[in-house]
Amino acid sequence: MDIDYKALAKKYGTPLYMYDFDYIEHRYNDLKEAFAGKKSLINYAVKANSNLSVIAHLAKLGAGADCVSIGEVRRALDAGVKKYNIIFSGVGKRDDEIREALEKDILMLNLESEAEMKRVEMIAKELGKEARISIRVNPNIDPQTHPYISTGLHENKFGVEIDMAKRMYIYANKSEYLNPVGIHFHIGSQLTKLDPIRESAQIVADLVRSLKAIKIDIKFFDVGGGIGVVYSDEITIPVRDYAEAIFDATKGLDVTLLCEPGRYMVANAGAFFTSVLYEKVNAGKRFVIVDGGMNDLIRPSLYDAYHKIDAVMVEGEKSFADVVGPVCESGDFFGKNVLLPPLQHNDLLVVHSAGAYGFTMASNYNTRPKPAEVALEAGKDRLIRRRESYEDQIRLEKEFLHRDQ
Ligand SMILES: Cc1ncc(COP(=O)(O)O)c(C=O)c1O
Ligand SMILES: N[C@@H](CCCC[NH3+])C(=O)O
Repeated sequence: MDIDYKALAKKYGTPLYMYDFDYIEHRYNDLKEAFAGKKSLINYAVKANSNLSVIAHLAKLGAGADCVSIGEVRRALDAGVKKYNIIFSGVGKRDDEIREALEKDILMLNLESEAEMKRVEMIAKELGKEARISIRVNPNIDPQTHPYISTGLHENKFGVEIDMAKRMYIYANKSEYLNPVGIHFHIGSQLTKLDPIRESAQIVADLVRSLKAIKIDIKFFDVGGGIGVVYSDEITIPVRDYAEAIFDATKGLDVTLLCEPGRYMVANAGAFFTSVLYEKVNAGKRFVIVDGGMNDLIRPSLYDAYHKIDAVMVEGEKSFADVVGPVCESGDFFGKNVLLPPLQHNDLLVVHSAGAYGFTMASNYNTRPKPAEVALEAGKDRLIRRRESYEDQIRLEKEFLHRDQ
């Protein structure tokens, strides 16, 4: 799709997030087709991009939601995701979150410790309900990704080891208030190698078989998210191979296959627009200073993540520059040594593949308002979140000002 970046920047201002909804649909359909012929559900990982309109767009296509807080569960329900298509994961669910999830009667709570299981049992008992649960298994497989986003090794805080999972299933199966319907693993994000996923799926499927042998029947086999995307020149996992690996691992099991892609659905559908404020050269080093900052898009600062940056409709001889924001941190950059033409005040830069973990990780650091978000669909653009104002930011503090006087 041809995107008129300049016109969008002019209409909505910068910094700005833009998401191509047609591309999101295309990604959803590709993955759905890869699972064709099997009982399956794609639970979009809301944490990647939790704008209500993005979730609603995927819900209309038939997606469920993978949530990591009760706030995300509420967003999914508000956006129109069916309650039986919602899963709630996370190592640290509070009592009030567990209670609300049980009251809202979502598909299942994905448990990450024995202590949590006991808490869920107690709350289900108080409510006189049976809690549908899955257990997140930590298969101790190296996903071969950035260490900050690896989750399937014993050194990571996520899930429980196989033996513990089995003990938990046996306990849950006997409990009046727990119904173990699912099993889950998620070994990391931005995965570009299939073997760690294949191996994990096999380990977890073997556990399902051993549970079946003791009459514990698992209905939902959840392979988590993690499918990597192209930011620069990565070779990613073809979704058909991904699905095949899961079919192979679960051969002979009568289960519904669930997956929880976040980044795969939205990363490449999104772009971040930022305008040039100034250029400067410090002792021979060129800096392009823009109006967006690490508070808007933190991935380069946090993970040293690469995002392709283009200057829109600017000609001239290119030279290397660091693209930096106005935030008072040396780590406030979008790109280092980026080849760019000479730039003027108000020239537009586009930071590509910013649809996942962009806005959702934005903050108000330096009292900077969060950017606006825009959707593009069938050639039309529309605002899906307005730019924050100063008033929005101080709303929860203002009433307390000067109360000490
Ligand atoms: C349990 C779980 N499911 C799904 C995801 C989504 O991951 P990704 O965006 O890499 O697909 C995550 C995040 O890593 C997660 O922790
Ligand atoms: N936020 C990370 C990924 C973490 C995924 C959630 N467990 C990123 O931007 O790549």
